[in-house]
Parts: sequence; structure tokens; C-alpha cells
Amino acid sequence: MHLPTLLLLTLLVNVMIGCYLAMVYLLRRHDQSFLLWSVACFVFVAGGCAAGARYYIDQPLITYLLADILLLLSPALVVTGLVLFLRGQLSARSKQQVALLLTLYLLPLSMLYQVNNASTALTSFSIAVIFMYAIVLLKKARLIPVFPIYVLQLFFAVHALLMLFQVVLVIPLIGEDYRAFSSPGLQWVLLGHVLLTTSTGLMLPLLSFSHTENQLLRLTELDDLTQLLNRREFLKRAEQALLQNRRLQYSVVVLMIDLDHFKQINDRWGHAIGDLALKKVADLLKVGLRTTDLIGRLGGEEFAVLMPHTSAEQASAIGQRLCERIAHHAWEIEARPVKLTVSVGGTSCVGALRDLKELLADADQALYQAKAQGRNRIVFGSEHI
Ligand SMILES: Nc1nc2c(ncn2[C@@H]2O[C@H](COP(=O)(O)OP(=O)(O)OP(=O)(O)O)[C@@H](O)[C@H]2O)c(=O)[nH]1
Repeated sequence: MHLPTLLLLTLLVNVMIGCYLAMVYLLRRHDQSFLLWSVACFVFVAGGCAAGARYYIDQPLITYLLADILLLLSPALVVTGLVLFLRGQLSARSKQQVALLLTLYLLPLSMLYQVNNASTALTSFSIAVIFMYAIVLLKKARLIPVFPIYVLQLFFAVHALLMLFQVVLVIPLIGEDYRAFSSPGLQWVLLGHVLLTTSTGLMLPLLSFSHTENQLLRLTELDDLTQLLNRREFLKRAEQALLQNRRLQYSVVVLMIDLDHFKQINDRWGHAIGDLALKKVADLLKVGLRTTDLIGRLGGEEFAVLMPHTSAEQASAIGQRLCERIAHHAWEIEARPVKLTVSVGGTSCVGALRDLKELLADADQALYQAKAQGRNRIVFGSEHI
């Protein structure tokens, strides 16, 4: 390998990725993480140039001290961008931690930079620590999808190992002439560094894009107020669940749930309290049903549930419990004693030979009867039990 070519390639690749991330920063309505990641690339280039200058000038202040500070600052900026992306802001505690770590790094560096290659060992080790911190940071992130997270963790892990390997290679060269630094082992490390920087630079936008896409997708699937499935998504998933049940010949149940006298709550306490009551009912439905059940808000104060692999008798008992849980809940919304009950209509079929429209209409009919019989109860379409 021709070392000057390799160095030039490293710097050029970083300039390209830096420009690419800067463009993403401008396109993504000035998302600060991309700015930090872009700056990290240019800082790395500046550090590389300062370190490369040791072949031409004898100014350790620039070629070692400044170079090492810049080379460490670059991954530190990458991780700061990650913190910003994952947490939305940099807390005062994070800033204090960064200041402390920088001091811990700068103190020995200010003494070591005059000994050839010693500061390189310290900086490589510190960069490995930063990459390991990035792995922990990503591990704590609750992002969906997880695939880009795993890939980034892998890149950081390999990069950290590479940096530690560099430390092992550099330690015997401490005090030696800087030209000893061009050993074949270190050239391979440099090549690995180019590849990993490129891969990480390409992966960071993917992490952000996939997360945003997932959030947008959820916005189109969920009801804004209750975070249950919205009407369209509920109907879509319910059709799919019915198809599956038809193949497996399972019994399936559809429930329609409607709040009783909800208009009075709005009239008495106001729409905002009504909204909170709807939200609370949705939460109670979620805890009262299984994770395999589909729950949707069909509109207004009407909810629907599809329970796959469930008999009418089981659903009847579950519906009864739901009514009781909601009626006996210690209702208090913003210090107002809001009292709420629900009526439930249910229907079932084995092997799902009836289509969804028919099931919903039957459940709706049963719900109408529950209302007529005095509310706060479940009525099951009797012909299907
Ligand atoms: N706060 C709030 N109210 C809503 C929302 N959607 C529908 N409503 C209200 O829900 C009420 C439904 O009233 P009705 O259809 O008369 O039903 P009800 O008063 O619950 O009476 P029954 O169903 O017969 O027990 C109306 O006052 C709507 O304005 C919403 O998103 N938020």
C-alpha cells in the first residue's frame, strides 16, 4: 500500500461524506444531528492534515497536539450527534460529562504530545472508549426498526477494536521516529478506518430515515387521541385476521363498544375533559384485552375489538369484565368526578365464514340492544352463541 495515497483517500472519503451529511442537514429542515455528523467529518480531515504535516514540518504543537485533539473531537461529535438524535437535546449533565472527559484527555495529552507517537496511543485508546460509549447509547435507544441500530453497533464495535489494535501497534513505536508509523500493520488499520468511517457515515442517515418513516407510518395507522388503531387500519387488519381464522377454522369474536351518555359528559365538563375520558377508556380497553386482540377507534365514542381464536362464551365473560372495570374505575379527570360506563355488543363466528361487514353490523345490532336494555352491559347476538 502506498501510504500517501491511502491518507489522501481517507481524507477525500471524509470530505465526501461530510458534504453528503451537510446536504442531508439542509434537506431535513436543519436537523442538528446531521450538522454535527457533517462537522465531525471535516474535523477529522483537518486532524488528518495536521497529523500528515509531521512529514514536512517539525511543529509538535500542530502535528501532534492539535492533530490528536481534532482526531478525538471527530468521533466525539459523532456521538454527540447521536445523543441529540436519540434524546432530542443535550442535557446539562451530558455537557458536564463531556467537559470532564475532555479534561481527563487533555491533561495527559498536554504532556505526551512531545514524545513521538505517545499521544497517538492515548488518542486511539480514547476514541475506542468513545465508540464503546456509542454502543451503550444505542443499546438503550428504543428505536424501531432495530436493524440499523444493530448494524451501527457492529460498526462501532469493530471500530473500537481497530482502535485498540492500533494502540497495541503504536505502543512499541513510542519515542521512535514518526516514519516508523508507516508499518504495514498500521496501514491496514488506516484502511479499516476508511471503510468503517464510510459505512458509519452512510448508516447514520439510514438510522434517522427509517425511524422517521416508522413514525410517519404509525401516524397513519393510529388514532391521534387514543393511540388505538384508527378506523381504516382496524378494518384492514381485521380483514387479514379473519382470513387467517378462516384458514385455521378458529372461532372469532367482534365487539362494538360505545360510551354511555357521553354527550352529557361533554356538555357538563367540556370537550377537553371528554377527550381525556375517551383516552382513559382506551387505556382501560388495552389493559383489559390480550395483545393479540385488535382494538380500534371507529370514530367518535365508538370502539371495536376483534378477538381471534376466541369463543362467544369467553368473549362474553371478557366483555362483562370490561364493563365492570370501566364502571368501577375511580373516575376522576382533572379533579372532576366524571362517571362513565360502556355498552358492548358482540357477535362471533367459527371459521369466519361471514365477512367483516356482516360481523360489524351484527355486533352493532347487539350494541343497540345493550343500550335499549339499560346500558352498562354486554349483549351477544344470541343466534351465534
Ligand atoms: N370529547 C369528545 N367528544 C366526542 C368525540 N367524538 C364524538 N364525541 C361526542 O360524543 C357524543 C356522542 O353522543 P351520542 O351519539 O348522542 O351518544 P351518547 O350521548 O353517548 O348516548 P348513548 O350512546 O345513547 O349512550 C357527542 O356529543 C359527540 O360530540 C371526541 O373525539 N371527543
